[in-house]
This record gives sequence, C-alpha cells and structure tokens, in this order.
Amino acid sequence: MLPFARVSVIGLGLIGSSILRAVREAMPTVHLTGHDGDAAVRETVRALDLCDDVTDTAGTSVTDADLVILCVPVGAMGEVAESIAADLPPEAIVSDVGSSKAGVAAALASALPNNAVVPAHPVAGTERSGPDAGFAALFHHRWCILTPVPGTPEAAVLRVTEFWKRLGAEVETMEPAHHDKVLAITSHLPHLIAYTIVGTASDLESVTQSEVIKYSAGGFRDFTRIAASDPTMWRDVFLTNKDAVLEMLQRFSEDLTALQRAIRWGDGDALFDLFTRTRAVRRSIIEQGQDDGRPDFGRSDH
Ligand SMILES: NC(=O)c1ccc[n+]([C@@H]2O[C@H](COP(=O)([O-])OP(=O)(O)OC[C@H]3O[C@@H](n4cnc5c(N)ncnc54)[C@H](O)[C@@H]3O)[C@@H](O)[C@H]2O)c1
Ligand SMILES: O=C(O)C(=O)C[C@]1(C(=O)O)C=C[C@@H](O)C=C1
Repeated sequence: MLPFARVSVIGLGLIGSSILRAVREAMPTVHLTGHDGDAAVRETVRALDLCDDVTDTAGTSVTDADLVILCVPVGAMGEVAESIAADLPPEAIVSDVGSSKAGVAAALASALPNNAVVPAHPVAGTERSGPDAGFAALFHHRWCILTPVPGTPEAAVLRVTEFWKRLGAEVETMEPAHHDKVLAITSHLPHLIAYTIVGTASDLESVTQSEVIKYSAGGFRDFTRIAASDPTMWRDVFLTNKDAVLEMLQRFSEDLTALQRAIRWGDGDALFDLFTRTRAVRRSIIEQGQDDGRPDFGRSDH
C-alpha cells in the first residue's frame, strides 16, 4: 500500500521539483499539488506538467493533502508553516527537506501543534537551483535523515520512511542537534571553504589580470562548482546552524595552523602522513559505494 495518496510540495525549486518528478515515476497514482512563492516558478512547473495542480497560495495547496513537504530555504520554513496552519487537515503529516534541522524542527512543531511533524533531510543535491534543475533520480542510493522530535507518532515516522524509500533513498533517524553537528563537518564546512577559496581567488584576480580564471586548475575548478551553490539557501544554513559550524571551523583553523607550521619548518613527514590518511578516507568512501560518480568539472558538460 502507498504511504500517502495526496502529496503537497511547497517550494518548487531543485529539491521540490525533484520530489515531484520522483513521485510521478515511483508512485504515479499519487495526486500531486504544488505551490511556490515565485509566480515565474509556478509558470515553469505548470509548463513542465510536474504536478496535478499548481496553486497560487500555500494554503490552497494543502487543503486535501495527507503529506505536506516544505522545500523552501530553511529561513522561510517557520513563516510558510504558519501560513498553512489554518488550511491543514489535522491528519496531514508535515515534513521538510531543510539542510539544517534543530531550528526547523522547533519552528515546525511550534507553528503546527495539531499535526504530526517529521522533519527530514535528503542528503542529495547539486549546485543548481530552480525547477528546471530537478531530476527524478536525485535521491537514488542517497541518505535521507529523519529527525523526529519528542511526541512525533512512530506511525508517522514509518510512513515518511516508506515514502523516501520508494523514491530510492536509504533512511536513517537522528536527533536534530546530532544531525546538525554531523552535517556541519560533512556538508556545511566544505561549502564555507569553497566560498572562501573562490572569494579569495576572485579578489586576487584584479592583481593578476584574470590569470586565476585563465589558468584555473582542476582543484580550483572543483571548488567553483560548490561555490556556485544558491546564496539564499546557504546564507540560511550558516545562520541556522551557527553553533555547530563555528565549532567545526575552530577545529579546522587549528588543523590549518598546524599544516602552516609543517610547511614553514619543512616538516615533510607531517605533510606526507596527513595526505596518506586523507587518501585512505577517499578510498573508503569509494569502497562503500558512496561516491556518486559525478564527473569532475573539467571532464563534464557543466
Ligand atoms: N540544493 C541542495 O543541494 C539541497 C539538498 C538537500 C536539501 N536542500 C534544502 O532544500 C530546500 C530547498 O532548496 P533548493 O535547492 O530546492 O532551493 P531552490 O532555490 O532551487 O528552491 C527553493 C524554492 O523555494 C521558493 N520559496 C522561497 N521562499 C518561499 C516562500 N516563503 N513561500 C513559497 N516558496 C518559497 C523559491 O521561490 C524557490 O523556487 C532548502 O531548505 C535546502 O536547505 C537543498
Ligand atoms: O553535491 C552538491 O552539490 C551538494 O552540495 C549537495 C549537498 C552536500 O553538501 O552534499 C548540499 C547540501 C545538502 O543539504 C545536501 C547535499
């Protein structure tokens, strides 16, 4: 039996439109409704025929839903939850896809005290945004982390688990604060580093008369892919996961200082040992089948 019959998606960009496409493919009888705050996005989703109904307000999108998924930037989750509260059927389960979880889980629970709330984070994405960027296979063999809060009915967690499994994801459950610590090091800090490197290089560009772009090597090009990620989304992630990101940044700065010292004093053994350890990390990711096989920037058609 299908976990849900009528699904409403609010926020129809990369992730929201990928969910619509994936549901159409995996559960074609599910009735899909969508809403986006941007009229141009609503028009695109209508033209692409990604769902049965695209509504002009968030409230009208949820009136018949048994699952509502909020796919807006994390800073907008609370206000969107408040805007649907009056129209939401009491039996509807509300979920989201936000990249940080503690603040979002608290905001959803407080805005929607009469509904089961099952916050979620599909750990899958790209640097692109908008409904044209979505694709149905985005979640295949990727983790989706659920962060239920105390009081979330187990039956609701099981139904949302089944929903994501049908979209091809592997599902794990975690405390929201623990999720935020783990993702601070595996996702948020790497983005911060990429934004910094590309920002520094672009400041240098005026000094080197465009040589940074002209001679950009593979390593730098890989960073530019990450640094092209959506500014609104990432502003909100850093503002909502402030404590965990600052803690990981402190650790990172200390390790960077140690590396700086090793270079200054010609400590080749320290450099060799670290690079050997990090190569082993990459190899174990590939052995566990977690490498998504994304072609690197230089060889792909980006
Ligand atoms: N991009 C990724 O790699 C990725 C991966 C996993 C999770 N996420 C999370 O998914 C969510 C959406 O990210 P995305 O990459 O799809 O972004 P996106 O920019 O492609 O889409 C977001 C959409 O939300 C709409 N929106 C913004 N505020 C709104 C509001 N108040 N009411 C209605 N619509 C509104 C925008 O118009 C836009 O179409 C974010 O919370 C992000 O943290 C992103
Ligand atoms: O592959 C990418 O482009 C991503 O940045 C995806 C990525 C990640 O860090 O892995 C980014 C944010 C999400 O919340 C989940 C996935």
